[in-house]
Amino acid sequence: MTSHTPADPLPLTSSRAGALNGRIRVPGDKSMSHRALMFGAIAIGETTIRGLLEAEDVINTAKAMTALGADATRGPDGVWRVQGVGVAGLRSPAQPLDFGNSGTGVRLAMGLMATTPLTATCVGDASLSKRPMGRVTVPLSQFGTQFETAEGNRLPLTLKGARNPVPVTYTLPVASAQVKSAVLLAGLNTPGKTTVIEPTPTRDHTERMLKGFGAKIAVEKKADGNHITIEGQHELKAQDLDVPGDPSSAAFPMVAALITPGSDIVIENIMLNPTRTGLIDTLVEMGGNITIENRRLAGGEEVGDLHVKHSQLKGITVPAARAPSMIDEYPVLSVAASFANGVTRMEGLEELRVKESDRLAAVEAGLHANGVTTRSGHDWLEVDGGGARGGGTVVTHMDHRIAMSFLVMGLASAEATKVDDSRFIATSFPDFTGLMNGMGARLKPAA
Ligand SMILES: O=C(O)C1=C[C@@H](OP(=O)(O)O)[C@@H](O)[C@H](O)C1
Ligand SMILES: C=C(OP(=O)(O)O)C(=O)O
Repeated sequence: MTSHTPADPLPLTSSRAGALNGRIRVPGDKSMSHRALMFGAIAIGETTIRGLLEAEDVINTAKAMTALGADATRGPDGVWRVQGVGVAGLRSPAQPLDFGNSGTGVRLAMGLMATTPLTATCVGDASLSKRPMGRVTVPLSQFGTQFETAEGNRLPLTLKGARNPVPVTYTLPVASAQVKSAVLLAGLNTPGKTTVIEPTPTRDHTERMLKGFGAKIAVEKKADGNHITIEGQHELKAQDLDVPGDPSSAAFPMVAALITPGSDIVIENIMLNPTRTGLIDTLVEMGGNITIENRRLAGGEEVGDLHVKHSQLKGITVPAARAPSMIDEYPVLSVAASFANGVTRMEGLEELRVKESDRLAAVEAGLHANGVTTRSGHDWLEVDGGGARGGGTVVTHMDHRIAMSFLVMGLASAEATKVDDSRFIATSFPDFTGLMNGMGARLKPAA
């Protein structure tokens, strides 16, 4: 959290609403925003970024880039400018880098710093300090990077970048775009070729955006997955970037409109990269009335406007293969499932256990508190539909997506829902409450 964040929890309630209406825009994509700042930091020249997500996770990345010597500032025109220092130009920060609540921020920055001879300490909040960093320190150590970590490969950690890095070929043991990106970024300042083999495709913003910055990167589709190869020690060229709306943020008004009778909304300018659209596919398969209008290309990504109308959903089985393309959307899908006819089964959910909270456990507890029946295993969840009673208080565990999901539930449940703390919504979607209430929702501070 930042110095502006209130010190005490901010509970919020969400009461049954009438139809939601309006044309809205959600903030810029979080994954692209982190990357735009980081790649701008090591390019040659000034990178400009329009539509950057100005939320705590991304602001912490901007501060980290400035502390590493690449000034990242917001102009009075709302455009961010990053003065890049070159692929070998980052320097040791004077203070520990605080990544707050953000797994993407810290893991990608570790890769960015790994092959430059600097020393940096990385810290985060209580949630981030519980999350596994071994998935990144193990492959980065192969380049010659050294780490001192807290017990169990957690934060805080101190990284000593490799002076003479050696290139690495690494097969991802988990489907994680953060791990893939950390290894590729370490490859940028390493002589020779660094290859990541990705058995299951994950979001590919790093590959696309690095190509735009002029990196020597190639992706080959092979029988054992994507082979992504970076040839290191070539400079990147500063870019002018436009960040489209975040599909993971659009997920909340989208589900809100589907479950609230009479609703008819348009969410404009949403990024539709196919590695991110699993939730849209799933909701359409459940009977959701979602149409994509005005499809176009912007800044190397497909974008479009989502027209969403209230729909009676039906339960389906969501296959494990779809999980990487909707990994952050399962909490809000679980809320949609509680209003469907029949049972929704979600498989391949093991990564939910290591997000800002154990999201599988947090979702189940929130559903139970609001009268919804579920069954689960280590990596699966079944939600019984038929509508939520509401009336429960949800423990959010410092997790923005848990908070927003259960505020969406309250729009259509018989009784209001309450979340114990809404402060962490600011990590990804600062004006969530204003935007939802502007469409007709009734979110307010709990008495
Ligand atoms: O690379 C990224 O920008 C992200 C990757 C995903 O994490 P994992 O790589 O850990 O699955 C996702 O959950 C996160 O919100 C953003
Ligand atoms: C998992 C998330 O983010 P991160 O890993 O960057 O903390 C998220 O935003 O849902």
